[in-house]
Amino acid sequence: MLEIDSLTVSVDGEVILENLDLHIGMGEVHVLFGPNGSGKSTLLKTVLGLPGYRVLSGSIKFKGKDITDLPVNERVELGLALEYQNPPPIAGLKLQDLVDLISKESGSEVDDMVEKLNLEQHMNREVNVGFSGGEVKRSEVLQVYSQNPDLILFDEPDSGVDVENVELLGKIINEMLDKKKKPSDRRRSGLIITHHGSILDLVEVDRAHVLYNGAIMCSGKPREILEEIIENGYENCAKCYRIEQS
Ligand SMILES: Nc1ncnc2c1ncn2[C@@H]1O[C@H](COP(=O)(O)OP(=O)(O)OP(=O)(O)O)[C@@H](O)[C@H]1O
Repeated sequence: MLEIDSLTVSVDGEVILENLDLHIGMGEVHVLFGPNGSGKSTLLKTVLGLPGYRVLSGSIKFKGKDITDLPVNERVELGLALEYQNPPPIAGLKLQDLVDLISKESGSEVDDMVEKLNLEQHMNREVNVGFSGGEVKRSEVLQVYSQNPDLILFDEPDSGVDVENVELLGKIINEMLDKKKKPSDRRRSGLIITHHGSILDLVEVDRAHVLYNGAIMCSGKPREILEEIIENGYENCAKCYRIEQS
C-alpha cells in the first residue's frame, strides 16, 4: 500500500528526515512512536505532499504508483487522507458544508458517523471555530471518514482527548481501518502517530516503529517496542540501531 524508500526531506533548508524506509501492506495498521521533534509529523505531511516539505532523495509509492512528485490533490484523489495534529479553524465554512464538499461516502453513512462521533450539534458551526480539543479531533476523524480513503495517516488522534472520547475514537478508528473484518478482507491501511500506549488497547495495530533523529531506528511488535521505550527510553532504540548498523 505504502512504500517509502531512502527518503530524505528538508524543511526550510534543514534536513529533517534522512534515508527513511517504511513499508505498510494492504490492510495493515502501523504505529509510529518517537520523541518530540523527531520528524513524525514531517513524515506524514511529506507523504501527503504538502508544500514546503522538499524531497531531496528517495521515493514514496502508494498503491504501486510513484507519488513522490504528485501534487496533494492527486494524492488525495488516489486515496490518501491525513488527520491533522493541529488543524486550523476555518471561519465562514460550516462543518456540514466541508463534509458535503469532500465526501465520497453516502449521505446516510456520513450521518451515522456524525451520530457515532456525537457531532450533531457541530455540523452547523464553522470548522474548528471555538471547538474544544476533543471536538477538533472528532471533527477531523469525521472528515477523514467522509473521504473514504485507502490509507489514513493519523497525527496523534489521542492527544488532548479525555478517556471516554479516546475510547470512542479508538473504536471508530478500528472500524474505519477494517479491523472488524478478517485479515484477507481488509482493504484499508493506517499509520498512527502517538505518544501514548493507550491506543494499543483500542486499535489493533500490526507493527510499530520508532522515529529518532529523522530515521526509523527500531521496528517490531507494538507491545514489545512500547515496553522497550518505557523501560529504556528512546536513546536506547538509537543505540540498538547503531549496533545493528556497525
Ligand atoms: N516549517 C518549518 N521550519 C523549520 N523547521 C521545521 C518546520 N517544520 C518542522 N520543522 C522542524 O522539524 C523538526 C521535526 O518536526 P515534526 O513536527 O515533524 O516533529 P514531531 O516528531 O512530529 O514532533 P511532536 O511529537 O512534538 O509533534 C522539528 O525540529 C521542527 O522544529
